[in-house]
Amino acid sequence: MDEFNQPNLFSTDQVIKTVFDLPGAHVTLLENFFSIEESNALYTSLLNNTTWEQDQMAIYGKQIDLPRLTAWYGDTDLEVAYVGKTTKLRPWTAELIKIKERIEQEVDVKFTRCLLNYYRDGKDSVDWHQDYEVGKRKNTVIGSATFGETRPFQLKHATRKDLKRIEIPLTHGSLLIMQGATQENWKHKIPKTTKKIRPRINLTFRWVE
Ligand SMILES: O=C(O)CCC(=O)C(=O)O
Ligand SMILES: [Fe+2]
Repeated sequence: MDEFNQPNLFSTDQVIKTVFDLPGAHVTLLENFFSIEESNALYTSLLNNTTWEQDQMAIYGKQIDLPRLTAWYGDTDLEVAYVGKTTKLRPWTAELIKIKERIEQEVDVKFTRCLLNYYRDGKDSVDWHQDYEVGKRKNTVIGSATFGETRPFQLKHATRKDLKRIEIPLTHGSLLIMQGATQENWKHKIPKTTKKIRPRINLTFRWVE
Protein backbone atom coordinates (compact mmCIF):
# COMPACT_ATOMS: atom_id res chain seq x y z
CA MET A 1 0.00 0.00 0.00
CA ASP A 2 1.30 3.46 -0.92
CA GLU A 3 1.66 5.87 1.90
CA PHE A 4 -1.15 8.36 2.37
CA ASN A 5 -0.62 12.16 2.30
CA GLN A 6 3.03 12.22 1.27
CA PRO A 7 4.46 15.40 2.72
CA ASN A 8 5.25 18.01 0.05
CA LEU A 9 7.11 21.30 0.15
CA PHE A 10 4.14 23.15 1.54
CA SER A 11 2.73 20.70 4.04
CA THR A 12 3.80 20.76 7.63
CA ASP A 13 3.19 18.21 10.30
CA GLN A 14 1.75 20.84 12.64
CA VAL A 15 -1.54 20.21 14.39
CA ILE A 16 -4.21 22.55 12.99
CA LYS A 17 -7.20 23.10 15.28
CA THR A 18 -10.60 24.25 13.98
CA VAL A 19 -13.62 24.84 16.23
CA PHE A 20 -16.95 24.75 14.37
CA ASP A 21 -19.58 27.29 15.34
CA LEU A 22 -22.76 25.20 15.20
CA PRO A 23 -25.85 25.84 17.35
CA GLY A 24 -26.30 23.07 19.92
CA ALA A 25 -23.07 21.30 18.96
CA HIS A 26 -19.49 21.25 20.17
CA VAL A 27 -17.30 20.03 17.30
CA THR A 28 -13.51 20.42 17.03
CA LEU A 29 -11.16 19.18 14.32
CA LEU A 30 -7.47 18.54 14.93
CA GLU A 31 -5.67 17.93 11.63
CA ASN A 32 -2.33 16.08 11.81
CA PHE A 33 -3.17 14.97 15.34
CA PHE A 34 -1.19 11.83 14.48
CA SER A 35 1.99 12.42 12.42
CA ILE A 36 2.15 11.02 8.89
CA GLU A 37 4.63 8.30 9.92
CA GLU A 38 2.46 7.31 12.88
CA SER A 39 -0.69 7.37 10.76
CA ASN A 40 0.83 5.19 8.04
CA ALA A 41 1.93 2.61 10.62
CA LEU A 42 -1.44 2.69 12.41
CA TYR A 43 -3.35 2.29 9.13
CA THR A 44 -1.46 -0.89 8.25
CA SER A 45 -1.58 -2.41 11.68
CA LEU A 46 -5.27 -1.61 12.32
CA LEU A 47 -6.15 -3.03 8.91
CA ASN A 48 -4.31 -6.28 9.65
CA ASN A 49 -4.91 -6.72 13.37
CA THR A 50 -8.60 -5.86 13.73
CA THR A 51 -11.25 -8.58 13.76
CA TRP A 52 -13.39 -7.01 11.01
CA GLU A 53 -16.95 -8.23 10.77
CA GLN A 54 -19.66 -7.94 8.15
CA ASP A 55 -22.62 -6.81 10.22
CA GLN A 56 -26.17 -6.69 8.95
CA MET A 57 -29.16 -4.53 9.66
CA ALA A 58 -32.89 -5.09 9.13
CA ILE A 59 -34.46 -2.93 6.41
CA TYR A 60 -38.18 -3.58 5.82
CA GLY A 61 -37.80 -6.97 7.49
CA LYS A 62 -34.85 -8.03 5.32
CA GLN A 63 -31.29 -8.49 6.61
CA ILE A 64 -28.95 -6.29 4.56
CA ASP A 65 -25.13 -6.14 4.78
CA LEU A 66 -23.85 -2.85 6.21
CA PRO A 67 -21.87 -0.96 3.53
CA ARG A 68 -18.63 -1.20 5.55
CA LEU A 69 -16.88 -3.63 7.89
CA THR A 70 -17.00 -2.95 11.62
CA ALA A 71 -15.51 -4.04 14.95
CA TRP A 72 -16.34 -3.10 18.55
CA TYR A 73 -13.69 -3.02 21.29
CA GLY A 74 -13.88 -1.72 24.84
CA ASP A 75 -14.45 -2.42 28.51
CA THR A 76 -15.78 -5.96 28.21
CA ASP A 77 -18.27 -5.69 31.08
CA LEU A 78 -20.32 -3.45 28.78
CA GLU A 79 -22.59 -4.43 25.94
CA VAL A 80 -23.60 -2.01 23.21
CA ALA A 81 -26.81 -1.58 21.23
CA TYR A 82 -25.87 -1.26 17.57
CA VAL A 83 -27.92 -1.67 14.36
CA GLY A 84 -30.84 -3.05 16.31
CA LYS A 85 -28.84 -5.70 18.17
CA THR A 86 -26.87 -6.06 21.35
CA THR A 87 -23.19 -6.48 20.58
CA LYS A 88 -20.41 -7.80 22.83
CA LEU A 89 -17.17 -5.85 23.00
CA ARG A 90 -13.78 -7.37 22.25
CA PRO A 91 -11.13 -6.53 24.87
CA TRP A 92 -8.99 -3.45 24.20
CA THR A 93 -5.75 -4.20 22.34
CA ALA A 94 -2.49 -2.53 23.44
CA GLU A 95 -2.56 -0.43 20.27
CA LEU A 96 -6.14 0.78 20.82
CA ILE A 97 -5.27 1.69 24.42
CA LYS A 98 -2.34 3.78 23.14
CA ILE A 99 -4.56 5.64 20.66
CA LYS A 100 -7.29 6.02 23.31
CA GLU A 101 -4.85 7.54 25.83
CA ARG A 102 -3.55 10.01 23.23
CA ILE A 103 -7.10 11.18 22.51
CA GLU A 104 -7.98 11.33 26.23
CA GLN A 105 -5.34 14.06 26.59
CA GLU A 106 -7.72 16.31 24.59
CA VAL A 107 -10.92 15.63 26.58
CA ASP A 108 -11.76 15.09 30.25
CA VAL A 109 -13.31 11.65 30.02
CA LYS A 110 -12.07 8.06 29.85
CA PHE A 111 -13.55 6.31 26.85
CA THR A 112 -15.33 3.02 27.49
CA ARG A 113 -15.66 1.64 23.95
CA CYS A 114 -14.54 2.08 20.37
CA LEU A 115 -16.26 1.34 17.08
CA LEU A 116 -13.92 0.75 14.15
CA ASN A 117 -15.22 1.20 10.61
CA TYR A 118 -13.40 0.00 7.50
CA TYR A 119 -14.57 1.71 4.29
CA ARG A 120 -13.12 -0.51 1.57
CA ASP A 121 -13.93 1.85 -1.34
CA GLY A 122 -16.35 4.62 -2.38
CA LYS A 123 -19.34 2.29 -2.21
CA ASP A 124 -18.83 1.95 1.53
CA SER A 125 -20.53 4.63 3.61
CA VAL A 126 -22.59 5.41 6.69
CA ASP A 127 -26.00 7.04 6.28
CA TRP A 128 -27.49 9.90 8.36
CA HIS A 129 -27.61 8.95 12.01
CA GLN A 130 -26.99 10.15 15.56
CA ASP A 131 -24.68 8.16 17.81
CA TYR A 132 -26.31 6.50 20.85
CA GLU A 133 -29.95 5.66 21.36
CA VAL A 134 -32.74 8.19 21.91
CA GLY A 135 -32.60 9.50 25.48
CA LYS A 136 -28.81 8.99 25.82
CA ARG A 137 -27.54 11.70 23.47
CA LYS A 138 -27.50 14.79 25.72
CA ASN A 139 -24.00 14.43 27.11
CA THR A 140 -21.58 12.31 25.12
CA VAL A 141 -17.99 12.57 23.93
CA ILE A 142 -16.81 11.00 20.68
CA GLY A 143 -13.17 11.09 19.58
CA SER A 144 -13.04 10.11 15.91
CA ALA A 145 -9.66 9.23 14.38
CA THR A 146 -9.14 8.68 10.65
CA PHE A 147 -6.40 6.74 8.87
CA GLY A 148 -6.25 6.34 5.09
CA GLU A 149 -8.35 8.04 2.44
CA THR A 150 -9.93 11.45 3.15
CA ARG A 151 -13.73 11.24 3.17
CA PRO A 152 -16.17 14.14 3.71
CA PHE A 153 -17.96 14.02 7.07
CA GLN A 154 -21.34 15.75 6.70
CA LEU A 155 -23.37 17.25 9.53
CA LYS A 156 -26.99 18.47 9.44
CA HIS A 157 -29.25 19.70 12.23
CA ALA A 158 -31.74 17.04 13.34
CA THR A 159 -34.79 19.33 13.25
CA ARG A 160 -33.90 22.86 12.02
CA LYS A 161 -34.15 23.16 8.24
CA ASP A 162 -32.91 26.79 8.29
CA LEU A 163 -29.37 25.74 9.22
CA LYS A 164 -26.90 24.87 6.47
CA ARG A 165 -25.29 21.44 6.36
CA ILE A 166 -21.56 21.43 6.80
CA GLU A 167 -18.90 19.14 5.42
CA ILE A 168 -15.59 18.45 7.13
CA PRO A 169 -12.92 16.54 5.16
CA LEU A 170 -11.45 14.01 7.59
CA THR A 171 -7.83 13.59 6.54
CA HIS A 172 -5.24 10.89 7.33
CA GLY A 173 -4.21 11.32 10.98
CA SER A 174 -7.01 13.74 11.87
CA LEU A 175 -9.04 13.73 15.08
CA LEU A 176 -12.63 15.02 15.19
CA ILE A 177 -14.11 15.59 18.64
CA MET A 178 -17.89 15.80 19.13
CA GLN A 179 -19.01 16.68 22.64
CA GLY A 180 -21.93 17.77 24.78
CA ALA A 181 -25.30 17.62 23.03
CA THR A 182 -23.90 17.29 19.47
CA GLN A 183 -25.49 13.82 19.08
CA GLU A 184 -28.83 15.11 20.35
CA ASN A 185 -29.03 18.02 17.91
CA TRP A 186 -27.10 17.02 14.80
CA LYS A 187 -26.96 14.01 12.44
CA HIS A 188 -23.85 12.93 10.55
CA LYS A 189 -22.93 10.77 7.58
CA ILE A 190 -20.12 9.64 5.27
CA PRO A 191 -21.59 9.65 1.74
CA LYS A 192 -20.80 7.17 -1.02
CA THR A 193 -18.75 8.34 -3.99
CA THR A 194 -18.32 6.97 -7.53
CA LYS A 195 -14.70 8.24 -7.52
CA LYS A 196 -11.97 5.62 -7.39
CA ILE A 197 -10.60 6.07 -3.91
CA ARG A 198 -8.44 4.21 -1.45
CA PRO A 199 -9.68 2.55 1.74
CA ARG A 200 -10.26 4.41 4.99
CA ILE A 201 -10.29 3.27 8.62
CA ASN A 202 -12.18 5.32 11.22
CA LEU A 203 -12.17 4.79 14.97
CA THR A 204 -14.83 6.39 17.15
CA PHE A 205 -13.89 6.29 20.85
CA ARG A 206 -17.03 6.79 22.87
CA TRP A 207 -18.09 8.02 26.28
CA VAL A 208 -21.64 8.55 27.51
CA GLU A 209 -22.80 10.07 30.79
O1 LIG B 1 -16.42 7.14 9.57
C1 LIG B 1 -16.72 8.15 10.19
O2 LIG B 1 -16.04 9.18 10.14
C2 LIG B 1 -17.97 8.18 11.03
C3 LIG B 1 -18.47 6.86 11.51
C4 LIG B 1 -19.72 6.98 12.29
O3 LIG B 1 -20.37 8.00 12.29
C5 LIG B 1 -20.22 5.86 13.14
O4 LIG B 1 -19.74 4.74 12.97
O5 LIG B 1 -21.08 6.10 13.98
FE1 LIG C 1 -21.70 8.05 13.99
